[in-house]
Amino acid sequence: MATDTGELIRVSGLTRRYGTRTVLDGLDLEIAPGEFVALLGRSGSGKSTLLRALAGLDDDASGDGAITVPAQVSVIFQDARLLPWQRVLDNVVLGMDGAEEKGRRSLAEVGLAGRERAWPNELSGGEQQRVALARSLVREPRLLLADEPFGALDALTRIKMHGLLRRLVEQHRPAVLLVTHDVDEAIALADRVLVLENGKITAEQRPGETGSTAKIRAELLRALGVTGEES
Ligand SMILES: Nc1ncnc2c1ncn2[C@@H]1O[C@H](COP(=O)(O)OP(=O)(O)OP(=O)(O)O)[C@@H](O)[C@H]1O
Repeated sequence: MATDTGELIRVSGLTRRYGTRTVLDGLDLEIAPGEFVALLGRSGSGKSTLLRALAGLDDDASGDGAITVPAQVSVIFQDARLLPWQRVLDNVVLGMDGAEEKGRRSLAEVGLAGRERAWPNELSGGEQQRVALARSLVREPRLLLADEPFGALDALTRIKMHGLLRRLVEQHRPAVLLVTHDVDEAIALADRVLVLENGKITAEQRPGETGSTAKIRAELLRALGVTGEES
């Protein structure tokens, strides 16, 4: 099992604006090494903005605050974003020298041994997302940022991907920040589930530790502004 670096991920007083619209408003967040955190929030609440800030991909926003992240950060999105003119293995090890063997191992870990020389368009959506996962893991990230990574997949593939992600995270122990709309996905996967509202973290639940799943789900839905009748 990989050991973690002991590096705490820390966000303090993070503000992000698009024009005059303040999306993140003095947000504070800490993620422990190896911790799996899921982030829920209504559409437009700023989840992707926070993730992009952590990834250093937010040049289009203004603001301030301090962010401490490990050197190795990987990001996966809803779409796999593979290069269509590169074979699967080449996509996995893109920009890495002499990493073919590691790339093959990563592909085997995500269940795609034997598909190294396939082109991305020969793979299903779920398989392409597995390649994206392999491409992230081969870089041995200490923080994995995932923005709705299963949002475009059918329900069955989604469940399979949950199992795969959990297994890979247990093995490699990166810290994870998973942005999702799906309360049940968040509860199933994360050590800690956060709700983002009005630019700050407004609720926190720890599914593994206390309370029944039904109670945790109800608390999260309440924090998201979903009433009992709607849920
Ligand atoms: N590049 C941009 N320029 C201007 N406004 C933006 C930009 N990116 C995001 N926004 C605005 O910032 C707000 C937060 O967007 P963000 O994508 O972070 O929300 P989200 O919580 O991830 O939403 P969703 O769940 O719908 O994906 C939205 O109102 C959005 O319109």
